[in-house]
Amino acid sequence: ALLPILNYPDPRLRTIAKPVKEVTAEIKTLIADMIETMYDAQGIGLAASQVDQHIQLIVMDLSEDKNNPRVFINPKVTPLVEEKQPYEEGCLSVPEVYDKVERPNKVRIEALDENGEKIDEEVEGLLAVCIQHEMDHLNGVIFVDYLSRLKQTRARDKVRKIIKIREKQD
Ligand SMILES: O=C(O)C[C@@H](Cc1ccccc1)C(=O)SCC(=O)c1ccccc1
Ligand SMILES: [Zn+2]
Repeated sequence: ALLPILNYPDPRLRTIAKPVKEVTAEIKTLIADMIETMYDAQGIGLAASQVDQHIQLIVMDLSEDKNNPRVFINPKVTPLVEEKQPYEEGCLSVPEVYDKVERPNKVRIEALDENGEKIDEEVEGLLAVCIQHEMDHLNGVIFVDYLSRLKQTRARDKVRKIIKIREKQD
């Protein structure tokens, strides 16, 4: 089922996500719903925090054909390089706002997959950028937090307008 995505600056987006103790049937349903919601919103990632479920769960799919969803449960990300590189990020919770954020572009991901199997990978490029962006969501951080106050104000105003337009369309 499609889930509503919280929009910036909704305070619920600032909630710290709790670890998943057991991958229950309910969580498997949430994973399926998050993947469906991510594709519908044309995203390449989605954190559970964005659909108001405050558990440490991320889904991502960077494939062309949108047919290779990845699931990361209780993820831990460790930078593998010192230097940071800028990348033009977006966010499904801050629609139509894109801006450069500097992040290490090679990281180690340790997590569990949807079957509770261990994941331990070194990734770089967009995958590294995206997983750090999603990890931020689980810690109540949104990419606009890295931008200037002026850009944050502009982002807030722009999201407010876009939501009004979307509500008229519905
Ligand atoms: O809000 C989210 O977490 C999803 C977000 C993930 C993300 C994309 C790009 C850089 C960092 C994090 C998105 O999917 S935004 C929409 C999108 O598909 C996209 C935007 C910019 C570059 C590449 C993809
Ligand atoms: Zn985001």
